[in-house]
Amino acid sequence: MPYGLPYVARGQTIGLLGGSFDPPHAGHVHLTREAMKRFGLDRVWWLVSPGNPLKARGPAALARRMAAARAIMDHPRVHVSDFEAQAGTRYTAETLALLQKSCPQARFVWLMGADNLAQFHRWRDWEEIMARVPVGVLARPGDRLEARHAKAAQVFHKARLHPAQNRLLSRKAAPVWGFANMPMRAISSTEIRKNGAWTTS
Ligand SMILES: Nc1ncnc2c1ncn2[C@@H]1O[C@H](COP(=O)(O)OP(=O)(O)OP(=O)(O)O)[C@@H](O)[C@H]1O
Ligand SMILES: O=C(O)c1ccc[n+]([C@@H]2O[C@H](COP(=O)([O-])O)[C@@H](O)[C@H]2O)c1
Repeated sequence: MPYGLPYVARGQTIGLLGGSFDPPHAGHVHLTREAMKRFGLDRVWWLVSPGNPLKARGPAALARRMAAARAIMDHPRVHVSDFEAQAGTRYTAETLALLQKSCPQARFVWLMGADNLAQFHRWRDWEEIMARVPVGVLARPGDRLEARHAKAAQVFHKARLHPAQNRLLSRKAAPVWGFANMPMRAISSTEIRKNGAWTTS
């Protein structure tokens, strides 16, 4: 497979969790396990970003974040990838376009925490992202209410799945999105960096 991607069987459902992972933490692991269960996914790929286009601060070196991600997310159905660095993409819309071209047999779902849904309408070509793949949003501590009022949630309110149908998300035609409330994990990379447990240099 190109870009070091793992073998993908026809029709396999793959959740994509893009992130800075600066550093990766138990919240990412929890979201990944919950997403597989709640959205009925065969696999999840972590896409460790070269750098979030909306964040001014550069993250720690990619190799270090990749190694930390692989160490914490040890699961046979999860693959940690530096696809964006290898492919030279930075914006999610272009990453998805290239992934779909590279793995036409896969059924991709974009995953994110509810905090990212609140900002989603600021992403480049965000409506194209909605048109390309189903989107699975998982509640993050403190973000449930804000997510409900997110512009993307309002614009696409008709495309939201009834929670009882969340497990079918990957089988639905985009635009479609699901929102899953999960038991909370109040942890973030920002907090870990503040505690001095991870430095970016
Ligand atoms: N505790 C958590 N619960 C649910 N989702 C989370 C949690 N932490 C991160 N996520 C989600 O994981 C994805 C990648 O997050 P990211 O790597 O930016 O971590 P972060 O902790 O949000 O970092 P930072 O604090 O630097 O913004 C995002 O979609 C984010 O919403
Ligand atoms: O494409 C965009 O415009 C865009 C803007 C902000 C964030 N993203 C993506 O969202 C994912 C989460 O980013 P982060 O930094 O919050 O972990 C990561 O894959 C980023 O590349 C994408």
